[in-house]
Amino acid sequence: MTSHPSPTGMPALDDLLAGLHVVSIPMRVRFRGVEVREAALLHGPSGWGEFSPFLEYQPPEASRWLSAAIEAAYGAWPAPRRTHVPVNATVPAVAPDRVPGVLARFDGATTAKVKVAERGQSVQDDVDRVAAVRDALGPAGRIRVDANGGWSVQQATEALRRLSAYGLEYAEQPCASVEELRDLRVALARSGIDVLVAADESIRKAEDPIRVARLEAADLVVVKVAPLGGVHRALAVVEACRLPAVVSSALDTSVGMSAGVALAAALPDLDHACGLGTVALLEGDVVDPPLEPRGGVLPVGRVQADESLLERWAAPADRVRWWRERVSSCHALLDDATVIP
Ligand SMILES: O=C(O)CCC(=O)c1ccccc1C(=O)O
Ligand SMILES: [Mg+2]
Repeated sequence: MTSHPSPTGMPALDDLLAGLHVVSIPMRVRFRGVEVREAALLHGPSGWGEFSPFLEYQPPEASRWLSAAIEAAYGAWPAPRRTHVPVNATVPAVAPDRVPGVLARFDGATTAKVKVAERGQSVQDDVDRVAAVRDALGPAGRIRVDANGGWSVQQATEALRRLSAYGLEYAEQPCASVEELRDLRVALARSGIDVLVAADESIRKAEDPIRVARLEAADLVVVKVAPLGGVHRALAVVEACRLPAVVSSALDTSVGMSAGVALAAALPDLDHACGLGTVALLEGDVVDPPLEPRGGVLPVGRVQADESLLERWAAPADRVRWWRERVSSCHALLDDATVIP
């Protein structure tokens, strides 16, 4: 496998490509416009890693996802502090009558994250969806909403005024920019709307992921392993932010999910369910059994991709070529210093 080892530990491109499998898995429910999820799985001396940046991401951003995959396949993850990690159900921007069916896929989850501010939908659609989730979970359930930056400060204030009637744990990325998040926190406090603000895109897509904390623009941070470049780097971001953290995923297969679980397991404090249950939104997976929640939790540990499942979900030849080229352009952007502990 390591025929051309680099002196500093960065695997050679040929080695990455030799251990590469590309899969294409339909989603059960359309999510952030994605109907088929493509992923490249890497096999290295430490095990399996996942490289699955969304298709529109360009190499500078996608190369961080490659660092995370290389850490998983060639490096080591930090020591776990727990054996299981609590996860939330993730509810896409579906009609209210589909809510019970979606929630049923997340066995034992008592926290749900609900997508809101979907393009083409209204605040009333969000209210109806959140009401259906509250109905299904009962008064003890926890509900958070995720707007993916879809609201202005004023829209967020109005929407959260209405949605807060259902009891919200927090609102994830209600507005797009760090400045807006900061202004929204002030506006919510002035209006007596008691909703915490969590930053997601402002962490994972930012040049400077710590800025959100410096500007006091969020009460919590959402951290994802792949866009931050690996478990160690994500852990360092959380430490630098000094805010409560929630680990989430990116519609990964169970291989990518296991890296998120490793991060959640390594955090000094974990007071929130993590967005690591989304394998349940995929029609298939590359690990048997899949890393899906049972009793509201996931087990901590490595997973193995299954040869027959890689075969079952193998992407068509033109897509395999596209992904191999993508790995190559991203690999070219990584310097040896960026690699593995
Ligand atoms: O956090 C969760 O519950 C699941 C993951 C999730 O919502 C997500 C998945 C893919 C891309 C973006 C997001 C997001 O948090 O915005
Ligand atoms: Mg989010």
